[in-house]
Amino acid sequence: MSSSLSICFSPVSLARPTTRKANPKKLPRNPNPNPNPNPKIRKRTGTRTTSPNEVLPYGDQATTYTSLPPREDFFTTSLNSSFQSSTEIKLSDLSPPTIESEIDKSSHEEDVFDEQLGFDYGKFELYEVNSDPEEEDEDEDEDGEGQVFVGHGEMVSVFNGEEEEKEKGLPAVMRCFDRAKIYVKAGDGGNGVVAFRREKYVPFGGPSGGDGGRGGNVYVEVDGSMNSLLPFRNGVHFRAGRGSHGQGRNQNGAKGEDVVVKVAPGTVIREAGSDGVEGEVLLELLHPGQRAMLLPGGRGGRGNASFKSGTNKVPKIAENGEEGPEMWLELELKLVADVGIVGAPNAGKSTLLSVISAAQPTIANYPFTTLLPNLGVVSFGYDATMVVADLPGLLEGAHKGFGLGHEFLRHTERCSSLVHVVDGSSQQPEYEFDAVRLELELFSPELAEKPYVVAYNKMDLPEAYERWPSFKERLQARGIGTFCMSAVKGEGTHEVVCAAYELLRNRTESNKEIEDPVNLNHVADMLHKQRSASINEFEIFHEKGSNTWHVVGSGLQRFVQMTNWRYIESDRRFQHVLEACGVNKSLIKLGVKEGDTVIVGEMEMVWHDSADSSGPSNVRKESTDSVKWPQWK
Ligand SMILES: Nc1nc2c(ncn2[C@@H]2O[C@H](COP(=O)(O)OP(=O)(O)OP(=O)(O)O)[C@@H](O)[C@H]2O)c(=O)[nH]1
Ligand SMILES: [Mg+2]
Repeated sequence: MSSSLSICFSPVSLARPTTRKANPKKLPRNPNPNPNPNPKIRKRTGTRTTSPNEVLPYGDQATTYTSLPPREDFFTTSLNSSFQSSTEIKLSDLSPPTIESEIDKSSHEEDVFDEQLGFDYGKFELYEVNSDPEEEDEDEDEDGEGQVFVGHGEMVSVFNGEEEEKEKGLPAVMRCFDRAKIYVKAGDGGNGVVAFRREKYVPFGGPSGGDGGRGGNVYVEVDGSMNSLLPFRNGVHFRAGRGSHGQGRNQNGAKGEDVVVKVAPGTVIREAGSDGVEGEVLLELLHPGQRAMLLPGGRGGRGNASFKSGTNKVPKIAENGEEGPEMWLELELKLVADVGIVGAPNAGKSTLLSVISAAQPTIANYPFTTLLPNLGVVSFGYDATMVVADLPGLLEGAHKGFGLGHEFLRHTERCSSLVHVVDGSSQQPEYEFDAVRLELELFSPELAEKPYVVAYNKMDLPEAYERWPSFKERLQARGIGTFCMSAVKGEGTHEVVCAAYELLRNRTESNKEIEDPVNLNHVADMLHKQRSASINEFEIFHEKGSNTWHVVGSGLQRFVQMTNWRYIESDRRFQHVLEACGVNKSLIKLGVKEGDTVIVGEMEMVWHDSADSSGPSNVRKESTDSVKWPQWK
């Protein structure tokens, strides 16, 4: 006795199958017997959290926004915390940190930290921030989940109470859009149709159903005029158009409209991770004009004209269009700077940038004047230039979220070298230097390994001048070369810049050989490859004790999705394919039993041992005696 896997349509099943969907459009990974069909946006649990005493980061869309926003704009999550903007924060007043002690510090230290920093709670009145609902960027995705962008780009689902509160309290002016999460979907292919030529004097005109059009592609393009990911605040869903359906008289459907997602230079694109795990980096787009095809549109389904053969001259079968792949992406903007200026707040970083370049960052005698990185171009001649980024000041404890600088440190990941500005007028410049170095190390050991220049600033002040010899000696003893300068007077800055340029040149020369031309379309290529997988390549998963069998293979899943069950010949073709590609044989070999559930792609079927042994061609719908037809679930 042989067996076959057979299907039939109960009246309910004439509608589009509502059975589980194995999401064949996702990037190929380990085939999962229980694929998640509709990945939902979930709260990123491992992302940055805000401690009650932490001053929230803030930002704006433009990198030139460098003054403190009005006091009313500050938002505190704690009922008893507020930010005293005029308080000077001196790292040198703190005890020198060590890496071990820093890591081992327990959470109670966070409680006293603000005291040390001079944040004075209770001086300011508390207020409720009434956020404008229109400012909240809520959007409904297909599953009805909304999303909002949060300052510094974290995205949370709107039904997450805690995160939502945080976002709502943050005025729009203080949000920085250097991260965004977007949804992209390539267009589905149009369906093919069944049609026959009917014309006077042309008897038996034959099949004339045209193919569906191909779905639109999703492209990502670098727009040189963008300097933030702010536009994604207005919309995060990008769907390419679907291909038109085929028509009679052999008319093929039109191609769907492509969609182009414009991003700023320096954008890193990741596949959105889940549960706080960062997704895999798909693309790094650095230069204006770069364009990458990310998702190819779905293939159009074939019309019945394409199924005409010698043995079947009147095919009554046509395919559905292939579904376009979809994906959630995380975008992150990293500045494309050659040199990053780092240092404690108020050290004179912006002053240095203003002296060495034409940039005009806001300079003021209080910490956190710079809220967002500023870029400046330093020119040494016709073709010798370097882009320098002045970053917000780094505080001790920045890796725990204190201050602002940490949020922006990732911008320095692309820098070839760093200029570390030390405030010479602070009481213990060496401790300040160590504290900032420690923060760099805690943020990323790779960053800490980058070559750097130490620029001891404010030499025009007597106290700085006095402390310079001992500072220099101590650092030299540790093998660190230092420069001194007065950024305000423009003295010594040229030497610092030349030293930074030298480091940059050495670095770029050593990197030259490593650089490979990048294929920007590799994601689309990978999807193409996945789609062209043969239907013979499948795996069967079966849990011991259960009566469910999962047949997983992207070729088969695609075949199921493209099968249009409204046409009578489709199920016969399906049976034939299952037989021909060896699914039936493999299931029998593995011990499938009468009544077991078999899931292929979107289809869920019941296995029935067949009394008829002569192969798929004998599977006849009308013969219910010999073949037991499965029921749709
Ligand atoms: N006397 C003296 N003052 C300086 C020098 N460089 C900077 N300053 C002053 O130090 C203060 C802070 O300068 P900024 O350039 O804003 O410092 P910053 O490091 O960018 O500070 P944040 O952006 O807050 O991190 C300003 O009042 C500057 O005028 C210097 O060489 N000598
Ligand atoms: Mg500054």
